[in-house]
Amino acid sequence: MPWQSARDVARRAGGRRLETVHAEPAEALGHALAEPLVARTDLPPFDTAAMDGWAVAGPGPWRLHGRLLAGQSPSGPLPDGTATRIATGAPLPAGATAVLRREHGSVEQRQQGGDLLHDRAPRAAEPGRDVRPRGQECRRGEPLLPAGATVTPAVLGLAAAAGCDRLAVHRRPTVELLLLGDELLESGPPRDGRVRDALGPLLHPWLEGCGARLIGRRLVRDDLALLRDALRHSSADVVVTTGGTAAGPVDFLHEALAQAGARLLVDSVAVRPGHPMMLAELPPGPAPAGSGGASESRPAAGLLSGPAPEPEPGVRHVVGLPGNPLAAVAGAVTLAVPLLRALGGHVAAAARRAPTAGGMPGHPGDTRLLPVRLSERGAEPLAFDGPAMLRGLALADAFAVVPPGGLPAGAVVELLEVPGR
Ligand SMILES: Nc1nc2c(c(=O)[nH]1)N[C@H]1C(S)=C(S)[C@@H](COP(=O)(O)OP(=O)(O)OC[C@H]3O[C@@H](n4cnc5c(N)ncnc54)[C@H](O)[C@@H]3O)O[C@H]1N2
Ligand code: MOO
Repeated sequence: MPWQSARDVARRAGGRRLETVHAEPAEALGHALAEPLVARTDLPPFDTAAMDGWAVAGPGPWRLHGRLLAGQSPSGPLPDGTATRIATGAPLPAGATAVLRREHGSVEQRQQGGDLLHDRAPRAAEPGRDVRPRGQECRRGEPLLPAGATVTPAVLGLAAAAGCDRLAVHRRPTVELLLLGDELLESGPPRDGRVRDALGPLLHPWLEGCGARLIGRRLVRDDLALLRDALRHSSADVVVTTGGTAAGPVDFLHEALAQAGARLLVDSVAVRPGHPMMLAELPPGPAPAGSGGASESRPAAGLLSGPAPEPEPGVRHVVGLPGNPLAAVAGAVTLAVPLLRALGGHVAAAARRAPTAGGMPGHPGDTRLLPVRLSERGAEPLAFDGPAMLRGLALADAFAVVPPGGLPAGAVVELLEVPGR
């Protein structure tokens, strides 16, 4: 299957989107909005002093009295020809026409009639100067962000400013990570023909950063029945496996999927590295133990919002990533990331592109995913980009998507995210 088609299949496989939950803001981080974020207030909620100084009414000079701090309410209107000390963020009293900055005013102390404030600003005061008018940023009821937007720290700040205490978001897809291979070690240097598992440490935080919730991560021995049962009994929305995709004597993934009743959606992709990658649909699995049938991986009545949708059939997916580490990352960026983002309700990010700083070698028939560094000259391929290597990737800003046949210097190349960037 061509590389672009494989990505589209993965995105469409996640098209059913997971149900809506109403989450506390801190819990909503990394989820996608299930409904537009709507302002619960005008912003600013009142005419606000934008500078420290004096709120003034009408043209100066002004008779001075009182002061207003942020968080206080004005005690009454400001009569024409008067001014009051005011702090940045304080609500402007009715009748105030502008704010005069502290550094632009001078106070004349008088024996009688109270102190007098003079305007020493370089330019004449116009009404509204240094005032943030009510509703400048938004009006109450106005949509601020569309459904599908990812909840970032900036979104949490905006939601708080706009008075929202709970956010309607899609549930995060749950993921179980199965790392296949008797040769894998979890600590210490490689020894006795065995190697360290590089993919658990890489995929776990990366997939969580893509909006997934990891509910399990373990090494699985090269044993067909063990793998088949792990697939059958997983309660995750998406099982991500590594290794066992090819045709070696203990590469059991195809057979285990067949025995678990899976339907293959993608079986090998015309891309280097990573071509043995796979995507499959699994029949509904068991509800997780102790959940009484309702869990975060199945729609739970208490968590649904609005009219209850049809019960989800509980379709699960398996993403089979090749064992070679860079091939696995290429598989994840092609299949796992689009699937997880779609299931979590995130809108697809706009394509990123850059000029090529030099020629980019291609494969004669397949797309190539090359780890690149981005400089002011454009995208530059990094050394150590072999399928079993992570050294180039660790320095990379992006993957360049090099079409069959390669690209000359100065061409425009599509970029994909690499883990953590
Ligand atoms: N006869 C063929 N052999 C191979 C083909 C092919 O088309 N015909 N394709 C090659 C390509 S391309 C790749 S990629 C690999 C994919 O192999 P598997 O998905 O079956 O993976 P394994 O055989 O289990 O392992 C391959 C390699 O990766 C190492 N590995 C596995 N898991 C990890 C891990 N978690 N961390 C670090 N390294 C890992 C493993 O030790 C092997 O060295 O197949 C080629 N062969
Ligand atoms: O998927 Mo393999 O990486 O092309 O070695």
